[in-house]
Amino acid sequence: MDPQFWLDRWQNQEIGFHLDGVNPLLERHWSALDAPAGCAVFVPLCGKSLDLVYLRRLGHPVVGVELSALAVGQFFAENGLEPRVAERGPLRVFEAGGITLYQGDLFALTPADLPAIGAVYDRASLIALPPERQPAYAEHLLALVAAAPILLIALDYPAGEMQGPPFSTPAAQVERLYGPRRALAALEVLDALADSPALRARGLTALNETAWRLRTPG
Ligand SMILES: C[S@@+](CC[C@H](N)C(=O)[O-])C[C@H]1O[C@@H](n2cnc3c(N)ncnc32)[C@H](O)[C@@H]1O
Repeated sequence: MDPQFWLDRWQNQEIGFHLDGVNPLLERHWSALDAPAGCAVFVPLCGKSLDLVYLRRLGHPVVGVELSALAVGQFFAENGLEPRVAERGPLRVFEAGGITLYQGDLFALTPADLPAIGAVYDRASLIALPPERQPAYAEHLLALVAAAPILLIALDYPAGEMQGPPFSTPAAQVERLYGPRRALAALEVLDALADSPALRARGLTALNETAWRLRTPG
């Protein structure tokens, strides 16, 4: 996606993807990753998700990356946090209370910017990118997080019913992207159509939301 697309979405507060609470799939399935106590958790394309706060409350230092300065500003303001701000190359870094958010492009982030990552949480991040960009995203993510397990929350819907984002990312695509490097397990598949009036209005007749565990084999 053109970065301007997302910057405009935040500017116009067209952020239907943002949840007012913690994602129930995160609450139900985080433990399936067996993330070591106190390990750093990476949250790519994090928006101003309250899931960041949930993961911090579990005792994890949390590191996110988000393109929109508005989103980052709203995250800290809405959670009553006053971040320290620093520049790091093309990225700006905000930190408060054990939550570090890089503001800028995920693809500008390097492993040297991150602590050792013990686990990853991806909700509505992979699926924010068109299928042709997803291989580069998956490759870059794996380079950033080494062997860390990933909780991936993805959507899929009948091909052609709607233009993304969100982009339909069915099991076969998750398998193509991560299968060669991770053991995949679908932990739960939800029928998400009833709870997605905006996507129904865009033409969807079916919508699944799947929580995937992606773990390094062995
Ligand atoms: C669909 S939203 C999901 C946000 C968050 N994961 C959540 O669950 O609310 C996708 C987010 O990715 C951000 N984004 C898109 N492309 C990005 C990039 N290349 N680097 C960093 N953030 C990006 C957008 O600004 C947007 O906030």
